[in-house]
Amino acid sequence: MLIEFTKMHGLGNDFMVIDLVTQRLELTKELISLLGDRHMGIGFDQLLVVEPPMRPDVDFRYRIFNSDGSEVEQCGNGARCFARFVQARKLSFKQRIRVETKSGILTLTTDNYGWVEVDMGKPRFEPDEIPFTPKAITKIQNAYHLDVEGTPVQLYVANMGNPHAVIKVDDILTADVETLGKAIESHPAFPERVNVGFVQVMNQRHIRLRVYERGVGETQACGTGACAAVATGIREGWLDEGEEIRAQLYGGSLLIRWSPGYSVMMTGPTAFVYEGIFSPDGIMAQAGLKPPA
Ligand SMILES: N[C@@H](CCC[C@H](N)C(=O)O)C(=O)O
Repeated sequence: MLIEFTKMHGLGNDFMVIDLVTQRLELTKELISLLGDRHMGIGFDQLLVVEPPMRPDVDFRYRIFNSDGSEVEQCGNGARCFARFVQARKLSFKQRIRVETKSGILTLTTDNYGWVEVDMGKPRFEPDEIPFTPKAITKIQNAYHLDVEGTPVQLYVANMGNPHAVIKVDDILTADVETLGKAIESHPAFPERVNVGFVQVMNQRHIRLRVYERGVGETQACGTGACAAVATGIREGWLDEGEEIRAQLYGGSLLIRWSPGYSVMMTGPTAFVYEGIFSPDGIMAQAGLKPPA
C-alpha cells in the first residue's frame, strides 16, 4: 500500500501533509516519529492530517503531530498550509474553510496569492488554562518568576490552543534558546510541556521572535508562538492593540492583530515543496518535484 503525501512549509516551519479523507492509514507514534526523522525518514516539524469532520458545522478535522510523534492541539503555520492543501487537492472549493482541531474550531480564509488568514481564537492567560502549575507562584503583575535548573527566569504564559511561555529578551540573536528553551519545555511546572518563545520588541508594531517548540526543538517559525508573543506584548503594553504587528521569525514575517476580548488574527504565506509517496511498512519514500499548481 502506498500513501500520497505533500511536503509544505509556512515560513520554513515544515510539514508533511496527508489526506486521510481519500486514503486510509493507521497512524502510530512510532510511524510518525520515523517519518519525521530527517535522516531516516522524510523529515518535518509537524505532520498535518486532513480527516473528514466529526461534526456537521465544519469542513474537516485537522490533526497535528509533532516530529516526536506527540499529538498536539494547534499549529498556526500548519493551519495556513492545511487550507492551501485542501484546495490544491480539490477536497474543498471554498475560500473560507472551517476546521475542527483538538482545541476548537479555526476559520481559514485564503486569497489568490498563497496567503491565508487564520482566526486563531482568543488567547487565554490563566495558569490552569495553560496548564502552568509552579510549586510556588512568584508573580509580579503578569510575569512569573520560575526557577529553571537554579537560574531565575521571568516569563509570561499564554494558551493559543496550545501552551506557550514567552520570555522578553534584549536580543534574540544572543538568547540561549537551545539550553533555556529545552529546560523550560519540559519543566515540571508545565505538566503538558510548553513551547518557549524568545521575543525582542523592536517597536510598538514589530517584534523579532525565536521559538523552541515542544516536541520538536527550535523551528524557523511558529505561528501560535507568534500569536502568543503578540497577545502578551499587547497585554503588557509593549505593542499596539488592534494594529497590524509584524512578527519577524527566521523564516520570514507574519502579520498579527489582536484586541483584548477578541480573536487573534494571523496572516501569512504558505508554500508547496514537493509531492511524494511512501510505504508505511518500510518508509521507502519516493518524491517528485512537481508540487500542485
Ligand atoms: N509550529 C506550530 C506549533 C506546532 C505545535 C507545537 N510544537 C506544540 O507542541 O504545541 C505553529 O506554527 O503554531
